[in-house]
Amino acid sequence: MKITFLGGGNMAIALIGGMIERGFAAQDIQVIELDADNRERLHKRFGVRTTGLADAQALGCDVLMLAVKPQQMKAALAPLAGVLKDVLVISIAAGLRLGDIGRWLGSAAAPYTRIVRCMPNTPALIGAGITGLYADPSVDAAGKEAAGRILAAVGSTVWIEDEAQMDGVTGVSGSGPAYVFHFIEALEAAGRAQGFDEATARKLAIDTVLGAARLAAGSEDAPSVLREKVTSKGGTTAAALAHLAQAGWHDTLVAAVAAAADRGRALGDELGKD
Ligand SMILES: NC(=O)C1=CN([C@@H]2O[C@H](COP(=O)(O)OP(=O)(O)OC[C@H]3O[C@@H](n4cnc5c(N)ncnc54)[C@H](O)[C@@H]3O)[C@@H](O)[C@H]2O)C=CC1
Ligand SMILES: O=C(O)[C@@H]1CCC=N1
Repeated sequence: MKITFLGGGNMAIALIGGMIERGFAAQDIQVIELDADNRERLHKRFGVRTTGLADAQALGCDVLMLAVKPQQMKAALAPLAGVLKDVLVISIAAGLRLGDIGRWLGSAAAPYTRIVRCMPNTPALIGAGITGLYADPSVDAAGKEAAGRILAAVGSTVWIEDEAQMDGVTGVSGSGPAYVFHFIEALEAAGRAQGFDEATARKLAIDTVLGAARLAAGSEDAPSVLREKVTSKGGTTAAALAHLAQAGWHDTLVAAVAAAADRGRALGDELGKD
């Protein structure tokens, strides 16, 4: 399976790194990337072919991964309008809807439809991503299987039945690593405030998140039950959790995810107007 990335930034690096780590051959991967420094970095790091132009070799692929920013997509697809035939297109762009991408790749009268919209996240780089996928109803079983196989190489996958819910996936897991890193930053700062040096505070914070996530992933208990098992009556955890509850921490996170999902919808509305 020959795969070409359109856009070779942060997320393309995470996906390509994870794919190569899991046995995809570098010679089957190409990247169309405008920035010459990025091209050189990608070639040096992964040994993949890079090009500044969507040339015939790059477009002679089985799968085209759209990995430019949502705001860059329409311009990036303009040279491809009417060019693709049987290529499976996979978009990772937040917010952008299949109908709009299809129109840009084809025309309003005859939109391109062999498209899967997905939302991965950056832990893909170490094979620990989670990706939500939604396929245009016209994509056949082989196309869905190919998209699922690519994203499964970099972590777990979940198929979504309703395209509108892709913005929810973006809010929870696409942007999610940033919330977790922010949590780690705060826990590290808390450790520093308790007098630990930076390295010790960081290790205490990261290993706590890692251990708790692994425990939650492997346990039959719900996270709430695991939380209760840490929380002794009248003990230290109860004191901390009472503080978090008073600060509205749980509701703040729920509202933050809703803000991310809303932003995804707004991007789709704004950019899909053209
Ligand atoms: N960063 C993340 O955690 C995630 C990002 N996404 C989505 O992935 C997409 C890419 O995001 P990032 O990698 O973070 O952005 P980025 O800005 O790091 O990468 C985009 C790359 O596309 C290149 N580019 C722009 N226009 C181009 C064109 N016409 N032809 C070829 N290359 C072009 C840029 O030079 C840049 O290297 C976005 O649509 C975003 O919504 C999805 C899931 C997670
Ligand atoms: O911040 C963003 O818009 C992208 C989509 C999900 C993660 N990063």
